[in-house]
This record gives sequence, C-alpha cells and structure tokens, in this order.
Amino acid sequence: MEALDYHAEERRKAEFNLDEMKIVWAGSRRNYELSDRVARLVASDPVFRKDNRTMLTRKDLFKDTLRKAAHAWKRIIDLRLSEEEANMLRSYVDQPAFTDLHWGMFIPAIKGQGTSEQHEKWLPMAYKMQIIGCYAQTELGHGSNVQGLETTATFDPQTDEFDLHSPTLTSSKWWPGGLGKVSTHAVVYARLITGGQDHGVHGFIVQLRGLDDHLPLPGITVGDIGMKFGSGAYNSMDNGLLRFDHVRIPRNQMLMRVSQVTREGKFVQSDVPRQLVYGTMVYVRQTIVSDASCALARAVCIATRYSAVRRQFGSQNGGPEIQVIDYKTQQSRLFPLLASAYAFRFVGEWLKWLYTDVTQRLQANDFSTLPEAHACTAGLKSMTTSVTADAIEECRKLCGGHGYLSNSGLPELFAVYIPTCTYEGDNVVLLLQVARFLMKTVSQLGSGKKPVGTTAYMGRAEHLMQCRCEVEMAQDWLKPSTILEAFEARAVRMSIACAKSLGKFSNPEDGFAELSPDLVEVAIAHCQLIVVSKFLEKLQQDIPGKGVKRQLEILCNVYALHLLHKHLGDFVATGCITPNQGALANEQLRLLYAQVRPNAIALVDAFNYTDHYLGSILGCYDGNVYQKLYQEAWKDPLNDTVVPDGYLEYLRPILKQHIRTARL
Ligand SMILES: CCCCCCCC/C=C\CCCCCCCC(=O)SCCNC(=O)CCNC(=O)[C@H](O)C(C)(C)COP(=O)(O)OP(=O)(O)OC[C@H]1O[C@@H](n2cnc3c(N)ncnc32)[C@H](O)[C@@H]1OP(=O)(O)O
Ligand SMILES: Cc1cc2nc3c(=O)[nH]c(=O)nc-3n(C[C@H](O)[C@H](O)[C@H](O)COP(=O)(O)OP(=O)(O)OC[C@H]3O[C@@H](n4cnc5c(N)ncnc54)[C@H](O)[C@@H]3O)c2cc1C
Repeated sequence: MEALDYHAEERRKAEFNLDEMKIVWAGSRRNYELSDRVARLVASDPVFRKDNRTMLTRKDLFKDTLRKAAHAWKRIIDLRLSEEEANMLRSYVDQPAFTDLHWGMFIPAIKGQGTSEQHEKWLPMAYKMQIIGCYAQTELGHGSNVQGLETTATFDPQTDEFDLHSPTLTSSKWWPGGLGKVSTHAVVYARLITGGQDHGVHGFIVQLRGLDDHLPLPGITVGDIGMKFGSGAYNSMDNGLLRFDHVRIPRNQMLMRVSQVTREGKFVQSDVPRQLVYGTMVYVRQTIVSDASCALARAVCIATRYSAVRRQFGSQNGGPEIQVIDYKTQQSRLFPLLASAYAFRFVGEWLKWLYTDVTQRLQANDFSTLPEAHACTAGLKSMTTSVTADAIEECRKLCGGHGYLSNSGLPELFAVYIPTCTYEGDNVVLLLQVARFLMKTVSQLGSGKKPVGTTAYMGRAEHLMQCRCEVEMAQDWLKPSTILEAFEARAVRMSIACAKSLGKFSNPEDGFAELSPDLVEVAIAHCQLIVVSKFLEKLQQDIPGKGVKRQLEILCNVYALHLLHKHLGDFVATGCITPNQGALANEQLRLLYAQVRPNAIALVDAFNYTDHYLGSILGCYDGNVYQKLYQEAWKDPLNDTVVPDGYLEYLRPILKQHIRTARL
C-alpha cells in the first residue's frame, strides 16, 4: 500500500529534478550519499530518540546527552566511520554536547596553535577520546574583549612550570561548553607572564580532572553555570565555571606555535602573527555559516510544509479554503527566507574554500590573506546567524498558533540557535571588526594598493561612485550585472561616506566609537554583497538536472531583490538607484514569488531532512499534521490522569467555596 502523502499534489507541481537539487544542496553526489546514509542511521536508532527531551529535568537531560554521546562514539568505532562521517553523525544526533567542543574547538586549537611535538603528544589521545577537552577562554568579567582576560600563567624558571591562577572573581572562566561536568582537559587562555612582564593572552593545555576518578585536580574549582534559555535546548550542554588556585603545569603545555617561552624564561615571538592565537575562533566562525544554512533550512522546511497544509478563509461553494501558502503576504515573508537558506549554503561552501586556502598559506608562512579571512568569517558569521535567529521566530509566526507548540520543533530550534548570535563573538563586535577592515581598505585606495578578494570592487570605486542604474522595466532587475552593480555601488558609497565622516574627527578612535552604528550598517552592506555575489558565481557553474539552475536563478533573484526592497533607504540614499527603480524591483519580486510557489515544497524536500532530524509535527514529510497533533496531545504527562494532581488541594477548595458562597 502506498503511504499517505498530503503533499503529493504539491510535489507533482515541481518544475525541476529533485534528486539533482539534493546534490546541489549537499555540495556533491558523494556528500549527498554520505549524509543521507548517516542521517538514516541516526533516525532509525532508538537511542537517538529526542521527542521527549523538552520534558526531561536538567539532570535527566544531561544524562541522556552522555548516553547519546557514548552511543554515538560506539557507532563511530563499530562502523569505522571516517572523521567526516563522525561529524555528520554527531550533528544529526542534534543534541548539543561536550563532543561539539572536544572535536570542534579543543582539537582544532591544539592543531592550529600547537607545535609538531605537541601534536604528537596530545592529538592521538584526543582522537581516541582518552582525554576530553574544551575551550576555556571567556571569563565572568570578559568575553568579547579577549585582551582583557585576567587569568594569569606565570612562568617559574625554578621548576620550569607555569603557575595558572585566577586572581579575581571576574577572572573565573565562565561559559565554556563541556567544562562544567565532563572535560578532563581544557585549552585555557591566560595572560602569559615571564620575568614580571605581561605578554598578553596565550593558550595552555591544562588537565582539570583525574583520569581515574574524574575528580577536580588540586587547586581547581569547577562546576556548571546553571540553566539556560528554554527547555531542553542548550541545557544538554554543561557550560562551566573554572577557577585556578596556583595550579602548576609543565612549560611544554603552553601552545607554542605562535610564541615560545624558553627554559630560561625568555619570551620569543616567532614570525607568525599574534592573531593566530585567535585562529580557532576563525575556524569555528566559518563552520557556523554552513550551520546557519542548515538551521534556517530546517525552520523554512517546517513553515513551508505546514503553510501548504494549513487552510484559512476563502472557501467557495463549500470547497476547501485557501492554503495559507497562497497568500502573498505569507509568500513575501517565507520565500525570502527559503532563498536565504540557499544563499547561505553557497556562501558557506565558498567560505570553507577560503578557509582551506588561508590555512594552506599559513602553513607556508604566507599571512597575506589572514585579514580578509578574519573579516569574511567574522562578518558572515554575524550576518547569517542574525538573519537565521530572526527567521526561526518568523517561521514560528508563519505557523500561527501551532508554531508555538513544542512539537512544532520551532521553540527548541530557536532556543538552541539564538546563542550563535553571541558565542564565537558577539555579532555587533564582529561587524565592527569588518568595518575596521573596510575603513582600512578605503584609506589605502589612493595609495596604489589594489584591493583584492571580497574588496576588489572597491578598486572600481571611481566608476561605482558615479554609475547610474539602468533599470527601466521590472524585468531589467533580472540581469545579474545590474543586481551586482547596485549592491557594489551601495556598499562602496556607504563605506566612503563613513570614511569621510571619520575624517572629520581629530582622533580616529573617537570617530570610530561615535559612528559605530553607521559602521555596523556599512559592514552589513558589504556582507550582503558577498552573499549576493557568491550566489551569482554559483550560477556560473555547470549545474545539471532539468530546471535546477532555473530554480536557483529565481531564488538568487528573490534573495537579492528582497534585500534591495528591505534596505531601499540605503540604496536610494546613496543615489545608486531611484525610488522608481526600487518600486520596479518590488514589482519583479512579486512575480518571482509566483514562480517559487509551485516549487516551494520540492525546494524544501531538497534539504533531504529526515522527520527525526526535523523533529516537527508541522514539518513532517507526509503532511499528516492534524492527526499527529491530536495523537501527540494525549501523550503529554498532564493527560496521564483525567483529574490533575493538585485538584484536591488547590482547585476543589476554590470550587467548593464558590458553592458555599452561592448558598449564603
Ligand atoms: C557537531 C560536530 C562538531 C564538528 C564541528 C562543528 C564546529 C562547531 C563547534 C562547536 C559548536 C559551537 C559550540 C559553541 C561554541 C562557542 C565557543 C565560544 O564562544 S569561544 C569564545 C569566543 N570568543 C570570541 O569570539 C571573542 C570575540 N572577540 C575577539 O575575537 C577579539 O577580542 C576581537 C576580534 C573582538 C578584538 O581583538 P583584539 O582586541 O585583539 O583586536 P583589535 O585590537 O581590534 O585588532 C588587532 C588586529 O587583529 C586583527 N584580528 C582580530 N581578530 C583576528 C582574527 N581572529 N584573525 C585575524 N586577525 C584578527 C584585527 O583585524 C586587527 O587588525 P589590524 O591591526 O586592524 O590590521
Ligand atoms: C551558549 C554559549 C556557549 C558558549 N561557549 C563558550 C565556550 O565554549 N568557550 C568560551 O570561551 N566561551 C563560550 N561562550 C562565551 C561567548 O563566547 C561570549 O559570551 C561571547 O564572546 C560574548 O562576549 P560577552 O559575553 O563578554 O558579551 P559582551 O561583550 O559583554 O556583550 C554585551 C553587549 O555589549 C556590546 N559590546 C561589547 N563590546 C562592544 C564594543 N566594543 N562595541 C560595541 N558594543 C559592544 C555587545 O554588542 C553586547 O550587546 C559561550 C556563550 C554562550 C552564550
């Protein structure tokens, strides 16, 4: 018997080859096959069930996380999964855990900042999980300002050791994931002090707990920082606090690729730039951009499928009501988010390439592209996570009341997702880094130094400052060169206007502080340009499959034109387009929504999410929403009894009092 599919009709409407689109989304046929296999593996394993986790107490949730992590590790070993497959498996388990930090930050920190001897000593143990590590940088008093950290690591030449110490309450490490209850080791960031001199913040490998009894080592105070936002969600993670009371570690546990301390206590700065100490953050920021596309796709998949099932108003002659996805307002809220999911996917792919390229250069001691890599990872991390966090909430609203039910999957997705706007760098702080980079690039324009990479367009500032958009009809907005030039002209004009305003201040730092809200907008304009241009570049590639490229062109245009519509003020104020051209863009946008509509369900099917991973009744593949909602309601523990606990103590007396009052 064929399975029931409420979306069958929608799926028939699609005008493109879904299998080929799945491959585009996954990045390659190989990625698609791997990820499909691993997702099914997780979905079919009862240990990885997650439908009840918002009901668990913190302790039970945490134990459940340990159980899942242990089971995941067993599967990884038994099935001899590659590192790539293992990462996929952990991400499909979809429960934040200490392993994210062990694999995602502790190991990369040692790899990026350790010497080859340190690699040889620590990495094999870490790869086998004989030690488990976390990334302990943030303190109670300082997170964004890394140079303001207070923990000290003072070299003692007598014993050839560092003395790790937390001199104040505010120097307590605070937030590191995996630290609270699990990690045996940490990469700790502390001020290096030799011969009474402060050499700034460096990384140190520190053992925190005994490998036999898991008890904190002498001088170490460690624990969990407490409940976080939402139920379930990020509370599966043991974000921790940590204090050192003169804890001793051998000299060779300072990560010494960037700087070294000799046996005599001499501080040696190598040719490697000091910023490489921040390298792990650059790596993770890059992964966060791809993760943003996954989270956004997930929310959009739920909202799109449900919008096709949900009907309100407009029944004619007793026929069905209108599917809410057919309302233009619904489309204008939903389809730009769908387009953004694809846009972030492609920019994430490109950023991965950029990161690999910069890593290879660093290995060959070429540091020239580091500032660009920092600006791109910081800016795109910030832009994509802010959009995604807001989009998840928008998708909840797009699902009406049922979106507020926990089993829509959206509340938990929101609660898990929103800290990405803060961790790995507060989004505003990171955009200001991008703005600094842009202002520096502008200031060098006259010096003959040609901007390269993502700022190459600034080399054409002369043209972009005076060009006029040539759009006369709505369809003129479909020309890639027209779109690109509008975004480039807006970004360059905003940058140069800000640079000019900065020039009016006698002290540039005062100017930067005063103009920071404008500088943030400049950085956003630049990041949006990067995303638009990388989407357009993707379309230059040979993309097989009937109708696939055509759909991507439509989505690319939706992405660019919805931004143009949203930021029309910027575009018009900088004079690169006229208000009338803005209105034409909006007209075109409406036409594009009509083209997305028949393909909407297939475009979210292309994400290839299992029902397990989606974790949403509203987004389930077969669209059998109402029956599932009804069945699920009865599973709530409140419905275990007909009369609730507390009736006798608290309800009945009130009700009876009412009767008594009535009798009076
Ligand atoms: C499931 C499977 C797993 C597999 C893998 C998955 C991976 C996922 C992993 C895990 C999941 C996630 C779980 C949660 C994780 C959360 C973790 C954390 O949150 S860890 C803490 C983060 N903390 C921050 O990010 C602080 C932010 N602050 C900073 O980065 C800095 O303090 C900053 C940039 C704001 C200022 O730093 P200044 O004070 O040293 O810098 P200035 O003076 O402004 O700049 C000096 C120069 O250095 C450059 N610079 C700054 N940062 C740079 C960098 N990172 N790289 C290169 N250059 C940099 C600047 O551009 C500037 O350059 P010029 O001198 O102008 O040319
Ligand atoms: C869930 C979660 C997991 C985390 N995991 C880890 C981890 O594993 N390891 C770790 O070391 N840390 C971790 N962190 C800490 C995280 O990296 C920091 O919280 C983050 O870097 C932000 O720093 P902050 O908390 O000091 O924010 P603050 O800097 O105090 O930000 C507060 C406000 O001040 C503004 N602000 C700050 N500086 C400026 C400025 N210069 N100009 C303008 N505005 C400014 C910000 O925009 C923000 O609005 C985690 C945090 C969370 C929430």
